[in-house]
Amino acid sequence: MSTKSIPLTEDLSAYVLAHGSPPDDLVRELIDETLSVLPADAEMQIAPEQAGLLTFLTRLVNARQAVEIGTFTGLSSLAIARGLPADGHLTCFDISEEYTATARRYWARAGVDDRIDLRIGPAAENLRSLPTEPYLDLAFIDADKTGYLNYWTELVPRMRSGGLIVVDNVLRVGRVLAPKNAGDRAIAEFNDAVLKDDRVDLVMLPIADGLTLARRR
Ligand SMILES: C[S@@+](CC[C@H](N)C(=O)[O-])C[C@H]1O[C@@H](n2cnc3c(N)ncnc32)[C@H](O)[C@@H]1O
Repeated sequence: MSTKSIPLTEDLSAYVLAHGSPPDDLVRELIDETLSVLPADAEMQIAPEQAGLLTFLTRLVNARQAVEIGTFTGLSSLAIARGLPADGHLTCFDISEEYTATARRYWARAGVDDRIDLRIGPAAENLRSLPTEPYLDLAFIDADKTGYLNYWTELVPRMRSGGLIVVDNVLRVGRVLAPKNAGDRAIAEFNDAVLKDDRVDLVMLPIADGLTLARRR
């Protein structure tokens, strides 16, 4: 099979970034603050082009009800919340009060805090408290990698037909081809398992560290 995707040099990557709708000042500030206050953890934040894509996808599926697993300082949740209508709702799951305190500040500044409900604690347990009917339009998975399959199991039955699950870090910087740690193995297993799930249509995008889009049939 031929390879149609081209490798991105730094210049080309900058060109790609410069040719999508640019991040606004608030998003830039959140990225800068995360880098300066949490330099060791800032790499956990999604890429700015992924934030743009999340807002785009949220609008594309006309999402009103969304879930995010893995909030950190709030970039992905801000992106999803901004794509929701004023009466839309996003439930966020994270284990860290410290990280998410920053997220709360930026949600308020963006004027979307009234549509976000943050639940602190292990997502696997907290997800089970969500309604069990298929009511979700969009879900984003970006927390501990060994939990992904659990999150998938809880989320798929809750997605409405046509709803979208977006999964981050599915390439593990390329290590899915030769896993080196528990997180890599968990993602390699996750990628193989969801491929066999006939409840969804799948596309894996080589954006940032790899993003899987799963549309509920
Ligand atoms: C990769 S970061 C999320 C980045 C975020 N999506 C963003 O855009 O900045 C992963 C987050 O998952 C959280 N996390 C780790 N294990 C978790 C668990 N078992 N349940 C819920 N959240 C968890 C961490 O506290 C961290 O904030």
